[in-house]
Amino acid sequence: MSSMSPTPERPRSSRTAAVIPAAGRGVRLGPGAPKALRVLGGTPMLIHAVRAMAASRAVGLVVVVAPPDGAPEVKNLIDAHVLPDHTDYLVVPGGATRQESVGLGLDALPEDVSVVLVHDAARPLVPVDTVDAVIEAVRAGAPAVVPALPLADTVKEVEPGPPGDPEPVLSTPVRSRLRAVQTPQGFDRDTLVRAHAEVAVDGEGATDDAGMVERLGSPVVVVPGHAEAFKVTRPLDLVLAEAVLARRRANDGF
Ligand SMILES: Nc1ccn([C@@H]2O[C@H](COP(=O)(O)OP(=O)(O)OP(=O)(O)O)[C@@H](O)[C@H]2O)c(=O)n1
Ligand SMILES: C[C@](O)(CO)[C@H](O)COP(=O)(O)O
Repeated sequence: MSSMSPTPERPRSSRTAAVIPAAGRGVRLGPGAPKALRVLGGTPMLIHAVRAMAASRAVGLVVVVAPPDGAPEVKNLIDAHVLPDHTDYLVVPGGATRQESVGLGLDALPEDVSVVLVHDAARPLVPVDTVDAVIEAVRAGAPAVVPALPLADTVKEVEPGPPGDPEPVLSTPVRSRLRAVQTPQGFDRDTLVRAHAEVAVDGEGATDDAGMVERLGSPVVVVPGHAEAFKVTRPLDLVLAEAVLARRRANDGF
C-alpha cells in the first residue's frame, strides 16, 4: 500500500482504478460526522469501502474523494489502516454534489488508467465477486456496466407535491423490467470522462454515472448486483450493515 501525489504520470501499462466519492454529509443518516467517516463494526465506513475495492486483484489504484475540507484527515485515516500491497491510493477534496465529486476524482487519475470504477463510500459491504464481475464486463468491451437487482416493491410514478400531501399516480411501470442500481459502476475511462465533460445535468445533478453515459447515447449494460451492496442511507441501513458485518465476522471466526 502506498500513497501518491495527484499528478499524471506517463503510461506504463493499463490499470483499473476505483474512484470513491466520499464527500457527502449523510443528512438522511442524521446528525454526526460525515457519513463516510461514521463507524461500522469499529471501522470507518470509508475504510470498508476502500478495502472492498482493494480486495479485487484487478484494482491497482483507489482515488478517495474526501469532504472538501477533510482531505488531510481522510489521508491520515487511510494511512492508519492496512491495504493490500497491490493498491495505491490518492485522496482529493470533493465538491458540492456527487457528480462534482466524481468529476474531481476523474481529474486526478494518472494517464495509465483505462478502466474506472465509481463506488459509493456509502456501499461499504459490496462483495469482491460483484466488483470483479463489473471489471470483467468492462474489459470484455462494454463501455459502461452497472450492477443491479430486481425490485421487491411495486413502483409508481407520481406527480410530486408538497411533502405529506397525497400525490396523484401517473403510471405503474412493469416491475419485471426495472432494476435497482448499485455501485461499483464500471466504465471505459474515455467514455466516462466524456460523459462528465459533455452531459449537462440540471438541478441536483445526475444520480448515477451510468445515467450520464446513457445521455451520451453510449450503451450501458447491467450485471447481477448483490444484496449486501446496499447503500447506507438511513439509520435502519446502519443496523442492517452492522448485522451483515457481525455475520461475516462470525463466519470468518474472528
Ligand atoms: N457532494 C457529494 C455528495 C455525495 N457524495 C458521495 O456520494 C455517495 C452517495 O451519496 P449519498 O448516499 O446520497 O450520500 P450523502 O450525500 O452523504 O447522503 P445525504 O444525501 O443523505 O446527505 C456517498 O458515498 C457520498 O459520500 C460525494 O462524494 N459528494
Ligand atoms: C449511484 C447510486 O448509488 C446508484 O443507486 C445512487 O444513485 C446514489 O444516490 P444518492 O442519492 O447520491 O445516494
